[in-house]
Amino acid sequence: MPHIEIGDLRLNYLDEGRATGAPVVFAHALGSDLRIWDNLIPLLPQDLRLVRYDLRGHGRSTTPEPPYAMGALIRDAERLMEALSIREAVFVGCSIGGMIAQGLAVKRLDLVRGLVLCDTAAKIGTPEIWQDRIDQVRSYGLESLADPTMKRWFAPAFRQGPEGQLWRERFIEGDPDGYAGGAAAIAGTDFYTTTARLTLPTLALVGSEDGSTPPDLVRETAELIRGSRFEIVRGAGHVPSVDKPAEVAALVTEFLRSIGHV
Ligand SMILES: O=C(O)CC1=CCC(=O)O1
Repeated sequence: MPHIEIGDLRLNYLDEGRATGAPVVFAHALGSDLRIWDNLIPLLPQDLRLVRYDLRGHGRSTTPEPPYAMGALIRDAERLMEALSIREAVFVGCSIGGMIAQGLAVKRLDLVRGLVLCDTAAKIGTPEIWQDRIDQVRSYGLESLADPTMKRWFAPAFRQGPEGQLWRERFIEGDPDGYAGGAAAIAGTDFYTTTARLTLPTLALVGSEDGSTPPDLVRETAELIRGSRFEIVRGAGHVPSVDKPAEVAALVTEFLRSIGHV
């Protein structure tokens, strides 16, 4: 797998579609990896350049010692895009990936010309909730978080089916330090003030069954960004690119067309 190196950190990525196409960069949710985009990528226009990566502590990227700061995760995205000569991308982020998207757009508008914010918010949960999860993963491992997490991620029918079960296994196979590090980054993030300054083209979408960042929370963040569009994906949970990829592909493609990115 291709990767870039930032000091001791190795970030794994995939660079697909047309190399000269307009770039779209994808950042995944906590406790997952770049495979959350597997179902979606083939349904998007293939004349785009489609770049996805594993966050630090996730997938095949390496795991620095936790905790992580949101600023470090944003810097990772910057370094990846610079290394791959990507500018003026549409940045698609799910959950913590959507927080990275918001922070990157505030910091580096030269890198980002549009946002797709999936199941994310300017602030997710409370520091206490995240500290409880960090304590739990440290004491009992990721398996102890798997069932409640899958309930937040997927509606019952999908969760009990083969793909839901596969994502439960993948979650457990993740790196507990990476999870704890990412959880600490979310705990320390409140982007209400900075996200409210954004004016770039933005599509915010959320699964109707999302148990982590429910529709009202995502709508509230969308309303901070002047001119943004908000959509609910019926039947989807916290990771709609996994359980409702066709619906997400249609929304994202229409958004990309509306801003002349494709
Ligand atoms: O609640 C969860 O486990 C899901 C989640 C919250 C932030 C994120 O990236 O994933």
